[in-house]
Amino acid sequence: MAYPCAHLHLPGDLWGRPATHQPAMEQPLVLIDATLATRNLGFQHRARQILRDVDIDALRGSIVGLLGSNGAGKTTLFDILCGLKSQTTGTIAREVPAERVAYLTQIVTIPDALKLGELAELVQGIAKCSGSALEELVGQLGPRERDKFTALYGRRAAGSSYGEKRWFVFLTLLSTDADIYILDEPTAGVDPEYAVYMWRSLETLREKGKSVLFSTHHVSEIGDNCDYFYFLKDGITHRFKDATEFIGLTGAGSLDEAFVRYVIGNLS
Ligand SMILES: Nc1ncnc2c1ncn2[C@@H]1O[C@H](COP(=O)(O)OP(=O)(O)OP(=O)(O)O)[C@@H](O)[C@H]1O
Repeated sequence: MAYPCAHLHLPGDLWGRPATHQPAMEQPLVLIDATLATRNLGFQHRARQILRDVDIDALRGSIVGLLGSNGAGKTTLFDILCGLKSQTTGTIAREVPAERVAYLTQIVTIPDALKLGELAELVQGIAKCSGSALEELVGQLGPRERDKFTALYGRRAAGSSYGEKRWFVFLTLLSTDADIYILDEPTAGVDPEYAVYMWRSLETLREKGKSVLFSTHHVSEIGDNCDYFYFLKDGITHRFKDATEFIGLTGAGSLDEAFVRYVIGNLS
């Protein structure tokens, strides 16, 4: 079962084996203005080198995007950053303990019989936070969103759509008092209205000085919502300051086209 919150995960290999891989050698990595950073991070699964050289910095008060093809290793990277897998090489530095990292996994399964409000209370209990943070977060939403949230709170998971559950779990996770939020495709399967609500809530986190690291296949979100982003290709990350730089590098006419050109190595 996938849980909505990192605090609920047990460290280990999600592929069914105990986490036996340990970093070959820890190099000291000093954080400057960042809450989370990696250097030369690699991950090998059996004979497959999935991550080779991942260098990322999640600056305080920033929303950082991660692009990459299907199977590029984004989820693997997030699992490592949250301590669910261990890197085989390289270094991670985190300003806060793993308990201060909230992780919205790609798949969240909620038992049908559970009311969404009960799920929120469960997460708050595990994360040791009160419900007032969620009330505050919901209070910042517009009246239409607040009404939707209130209706969902009393509804069973079985009677809620995928997008409704995704948004509800997203808000619940945001209301836990974390410092770093790692979101694996938060808006996948969510309609544009709920996605707009999500981005608004993430902006409030940025204003509070939190770090947000998210992956997406909606490349427009990179241009619209993040402060800078990384592209993960062949196990290596490249940093881009914005969509304009990315499009310029590829000589593409749009972000979607830039993505394809970058993936297939067709640069101008
Ligand atoms: N249980 C598993 N056993 C073996 N290999 C796996 C397993 N899960 C993932 N992989 C492999 O690890 C690689 C990275 O997978 P990962 O899920 O991290 O990619 P991703 O970038 O998140 O992909 P997507 O965008 O499709 O979600 C893929 O090549 C995948 O085949």
